[in-house]
Amino acid sequence: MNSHLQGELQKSGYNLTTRETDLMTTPDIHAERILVLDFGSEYTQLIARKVRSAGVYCEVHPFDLDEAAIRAFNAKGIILSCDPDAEPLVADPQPVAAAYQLDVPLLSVGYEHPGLPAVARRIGAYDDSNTPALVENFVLQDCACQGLWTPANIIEDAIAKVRAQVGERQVLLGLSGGVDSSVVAALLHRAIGDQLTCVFVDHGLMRLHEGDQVMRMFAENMGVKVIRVDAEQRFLDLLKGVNDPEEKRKIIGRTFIEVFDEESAKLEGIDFLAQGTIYPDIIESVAIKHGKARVIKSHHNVGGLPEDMKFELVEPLKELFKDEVRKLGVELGLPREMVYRHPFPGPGLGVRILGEIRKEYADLLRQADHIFIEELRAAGWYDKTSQAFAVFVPVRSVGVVNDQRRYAWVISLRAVETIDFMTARWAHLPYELIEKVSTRIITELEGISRVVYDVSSKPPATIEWE
Ligand SMILES: Nc1ncnc2c1ncn2[C@@H]1O[C@H](COP(=O)(O)OP(=O)(O)OP(=O)(O)O)[C@@H](O)[C@H]1O
Repeated sequence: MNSHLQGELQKSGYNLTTRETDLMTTPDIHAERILVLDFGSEYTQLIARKVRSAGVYCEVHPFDLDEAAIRAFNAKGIILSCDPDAEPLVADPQPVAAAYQLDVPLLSVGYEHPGLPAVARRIGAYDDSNTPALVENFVLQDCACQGLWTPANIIEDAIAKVRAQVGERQVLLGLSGGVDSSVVAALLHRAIGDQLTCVFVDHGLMRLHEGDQVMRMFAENMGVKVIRVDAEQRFLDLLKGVNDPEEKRKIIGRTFIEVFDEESAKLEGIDFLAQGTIYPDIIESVAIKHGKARVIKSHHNVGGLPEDMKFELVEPLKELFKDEVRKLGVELGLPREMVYRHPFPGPGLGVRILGEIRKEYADLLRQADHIFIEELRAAGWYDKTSQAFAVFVPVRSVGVVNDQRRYAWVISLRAVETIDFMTARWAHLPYELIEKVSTRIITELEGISRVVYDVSSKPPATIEWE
């Protein structure tokens, strides 16, 4: 609502609540919208992200979205995202015909649809170097969108929605220190302040100083209510003697849920559970629907929270891609190093200690990993790799350090470059950098006698070792 109208309302004695003002002053960032119809192209999400980064809201739907839904979407423009190498998936061209009949600009990426009308434009495969610019041009010029979809506006919109949903009630959030839950915490804190309580479960498989950093950042600096649960011993006891990777994951996932449940049961008057669900988690995949999805290892989720929890969900990031979540994080004042941190698996170091997990191994691995990441950052390689970490290999190897024979453990360094984590190439780090890291690890950590570098790409190797 414009400030004039607001002023008039106030003069006439109508005092708006904060919630009403929020809802009315936030620009409608969903008003301009692009519909992306996915014909099974692997570039669909890249195209959608390009539309978003041009400042325009868009949604991805399967190509066979029904006609009524296409009309109801009320798009300013439609993008058909096709796979140039595959037979077109259009079994029934009717829905696309509906898209053609609408009086809005159409853009077909990757495939020439039969009977493409004059209103439509066709461009080549998405990986042509000029395609991203064409997508942006299509959205801003052909569809005449203004670009309201900006981090600042998204935050305003999310805050207004959260306030409207939650009112005066209380929200619980599992804070892992990862990007998604951290951004949710910062956003909800801004929206509802003390009505947010976070529970951070320290399972003892975090990186060096990670638990303290989470507490410093959220509890001390930002004043967020965070309950830290030190559950290291409990996890270690349950993991004792367990070697099988799947079994380890299950124990960690199950125990996480138990601990989280126990903590939340101690809190009173909580009605909502916040989650860092993001848009790629909920996009209905054409590739999967048509059995074309590549088979990948089950995701390293800590297990997620049980569905029968009595809470209503608050999911303020569910419209956003990961890169948008990061931009929001920076806009909300979270430090860049945290927001642009490499992904970290839910079971933490548990999947980077091969076989049985012991505290002694976790402590060595934490130190080795810290040295590796510190040197990567110092050499300017951290942002050039997508994921980098150390792995504890429980094999003893002979070494001689300071004239002393040492029979100690092996650390493997792993660094990969990837766009989508579906495939990845081992990072070609400079030898000097690997040498420096190796020397530091072997001289600084008594329990390590040998460092190796993992030169396996994905596929066939996975990024994590377990
Ligand atoms: N150690 C933990 N303590 C509290 N909550 C956690 C912890 N680990 C995970 N969670 C919760 O479970 C959710 C899913 O965990 P998962 O490991 O799949 O992380 P994610 O989806 O990458 O999110 P994030 O970036 O927040 O870690 C997290 O977003 C968080 O809310």
